[in-house]
Formats: sequence, structure tokens, C-alpha cells
Amino acid sequence: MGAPAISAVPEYQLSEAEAHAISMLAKSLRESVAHPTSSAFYCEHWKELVALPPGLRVFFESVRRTESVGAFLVTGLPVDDHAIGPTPAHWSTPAGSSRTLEHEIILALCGLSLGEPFTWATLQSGRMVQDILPVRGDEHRQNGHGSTSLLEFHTEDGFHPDRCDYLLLYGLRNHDRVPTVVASVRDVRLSARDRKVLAAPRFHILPDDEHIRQLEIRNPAHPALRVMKRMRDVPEPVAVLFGDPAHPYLKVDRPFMRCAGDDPAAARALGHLMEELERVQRDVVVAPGVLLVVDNYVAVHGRRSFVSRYDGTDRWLKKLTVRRDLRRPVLSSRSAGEYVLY
Ligand SMILES: NC(=[NH2+])NCCC[C@H](N)C(=O)O
Ligand SMILES: O=C(O)CCC(=O)C(=O)O
Ligand SMILES: [Fe+2]
Repeated sequence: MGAPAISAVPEYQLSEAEAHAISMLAKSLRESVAHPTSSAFYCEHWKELVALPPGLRVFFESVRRTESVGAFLVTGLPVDDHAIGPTPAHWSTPAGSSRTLEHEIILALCGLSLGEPFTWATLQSGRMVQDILPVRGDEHRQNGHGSTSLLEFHTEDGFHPDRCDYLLLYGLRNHDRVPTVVASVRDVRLSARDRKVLAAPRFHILPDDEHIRQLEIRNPAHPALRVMKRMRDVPEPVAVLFGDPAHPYLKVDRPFMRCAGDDPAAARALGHLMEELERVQRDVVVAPGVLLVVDNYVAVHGRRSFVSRYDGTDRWLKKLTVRRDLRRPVLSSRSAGEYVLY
């Protein structure tokens, strides 16, 4: 018997007519006072998601219901390289924000068709739609702004019980076709013993640096900072594999995790899992007009290393995180009508 095939990444290719309809819908929402970076947009415009092409909505609904894949793509979305303007030098630079408004609206509506878009108070000033672009000085950091170093496999916000079910990445610019990497837990082969060890609370997953660093610089009095520091300094032991033992979900964040104690068996099992994830990984180029959705319970993701230029032509993606349900946050505080958690 040969090795089982590595899962494909299904793609919904928009027809020209569908892409045009989406553009018109986004244009019609441009004048809204609420911006897709704020909670208000989602409170006011959730109804507009029914105006997305029916084929696209059925595609989203089928992957959501079957949980059959770790990642999927929508291609043929609008992006005009000239019209979006230069890639900003920093995520905090508002430059170009009105020039990418329609892409953010489209991302918001796609997010709404998969569940509840939300964000963290600790990241990018609590903006719902965030920018992934290389930032000078961050070349080797394990965040969305690195470049020279490989961004290692992680579950998005794996340390947090209220992390997203779906991570959406909308490509605006990627001249060098730098790949995002995805690997599905469904494709890995592990011994029964390793599976058992990985399913026990023998690991610590700490908040990645950005959840602390950004607020420490910008707003050190914010209560979210205290919560994140507590999760860093006194982490709860957690399992890496969870759910149905026959078809488990996973959470892992290699650069920010440790075994909960001196536990060679746990370290060995985690090592085997990481080797397997590497074996089954797939490169996916989030090119302009491509939306990549990662099922954050089924797949881990990362990004290959690349050379940043800081001349306005660098790789630039828009990111949105979505939960299937926000009614029952495990840990977070969330005031009514707000989609900003910590
Ligand atoms: N190992 C990781 N979790 N890396 C990715 C961290 C991404 C980080 N939260 C950011 O917004 O930039
Ligand atoms: O740049 C990418 O393709 C992925 C970035 C990422 O995983 C992150 O910012 O958490
Ligand atoms: Fe990520």
C-alpha cells in the first residue's frame, strides 16, 4: 500500500460575471460610514452577505459543514496593482486605506458567510482587517511582518481557547510569488502511542510576541496586556490533539510552545508530529485576487522566507479571523456588539 495522498486545496474559481457582481457590491458599500476595520461594519452589513454569488456561498457552506479540508481557495477576486498604491512600510500606516477599501469589504463579506469575524485588542490596534506586509526590523520575527526567516508552522493564536476557526488571507500583491504553507492533521500518520501522548494536557502554548509587544509600546495600560502576560507567565497545560480521537483537531505553535514539564515522551511525540506536518505540507501562493482560507482546527500554516525590498512593491495580504460562533467565548471578555476580544 502506498502512502495516502496529500489533501488537495479545493478552489472556487469565480466567473467574470461573479467577480463583477462582487466588485459592484463592494462599491455600493464604499460610502458606508462604518469601515470593515471596525466592529460597526459587521453589525450593520451582515445582511449584505446574501448578495454574494450563490455558487460561492454554497462552496463556503459545503467546506464549513463537511470540514473535509484544511484549506481552500477562492480565485478571480478583483485587485488592480496600480490602484491599490504602494505597499505601506508598516501595518500602522493608514496610507492606501481608502484604496484597499473594496478588498476589505469583500474580505468582510466572505468572513461573514463563514461565521463571525472578530479580532484581538492586542493586535494592530484592534483592527478587524489586518495587514500582512514585511516591516523593517522584523525580518527574523515569527510574525506577519517577517521575511528573511521562515515563518514556522502554527495554529493561528493557538495559545487562546477563543482562537479563530478560519483564517482568511486575501492577496493584494505578491510579485515574487512567496508561498504560504499549509499542512493538514488529516494527512499525518502517527503511532497510537504518539497520538495518545499528544492528546493529553502535557504542553504549554504561549502567546506569540505580537500579542504583548504591540500594546507594550502603544498602550501599556490596556487591560488586555495583563491577560496576555498571565497566559505567557502561567500557561495552562493543553493537549495538541483534541476532539474525536479518530479524526482529531490540532493546535500547535512550534516557536512558542514547550512541554509542560520534563517530559521526553511528549517532546518526542511533538517532534514526530512536526516531521509529519512537514512531510504533508503544501505551498499555496496567495497571489493578487486569491483568497486562502485555512481551517485553523484542521491545518497549521506558515510562510516561506523571502527578501523584502521596502520600496512599495513588497508582498501584501489582508487578514481576517472568523469564529463559527461568538456566543460562548471560553475566556474572553466581549462587550455587546463588539467583536474585539482579549
Ligand atoms: N508562531 C506564530 N504564532 N506566528 C504568527 C504570529 C502572528 C502574530 N500574531 C501577528 O499578528 O503578527
Ligand atoms: O504571510 C503569510 O502567508 C502568513 C502569515 C501568518 O501566518 C500570520 O501572520 O500569522
Ligand atoms: Fe498565521
